[in-house]
Amino acid sequence: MSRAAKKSRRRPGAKEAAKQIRLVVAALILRETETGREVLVCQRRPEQAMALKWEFPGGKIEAGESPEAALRRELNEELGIEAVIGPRITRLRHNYRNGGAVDLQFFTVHEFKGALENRIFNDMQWTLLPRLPEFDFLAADLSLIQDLASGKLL
Ligand SMILES: Nc1nc2c([nH]c(=O)n2[C@@H]2O[C@H](COP(=O)(O)OP(=O)(O)OP(=O)(O)O)[C@@H](O)[C@H]2O)c(=O)[nH]1
Repeated sequence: MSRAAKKSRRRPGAKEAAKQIRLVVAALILRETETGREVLVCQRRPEQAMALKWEFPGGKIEAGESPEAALRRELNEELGIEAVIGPRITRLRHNYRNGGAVDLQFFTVHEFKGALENRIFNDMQWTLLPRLPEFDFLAADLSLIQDLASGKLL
């Protein structure tokens, strides 16, 4: 076998694997209050990559899962709720500086069963949409944060 053929049959190494796109789903869990509409934001733990950054709850889609099923599973694992997944409001791609890429789909959640419980985050807070830019969000989320804060989405 030629060297080129051997190379093309090689299994992906760590470098290639790191460049694979991670398919991720996340939730905008919303509630109406007297002062306006609020969304739930969550902070990553100090020992995680991108430590202490804020994000929306969610995670990676597993093989064979629909985005909605993945999000229901993640919200159950992370927050202990049974969520009703609403419409998808946006999808975006981001290339992180370390070479990793994410494909993010965001869904709204207006209804869930069970009491919200912080099972994995450093912190979790409800915030009014215009105050979202006060949180130090993951880079991939920044355009969405601007759109939500300015009332362009939702
Ligand atoms: N849940 C969530 N993940 C996000 C958001 N924005 C964003 O870039 N991500 C990225 O999407 C991936 C979600 O993966 P995950 O929740 O299953 O696992 P993780 O944070 O431990 O990351 P890792 O397993 O890739 O190291 C992470 O790499 C995270 O940085 C967001 O708003 N919510």
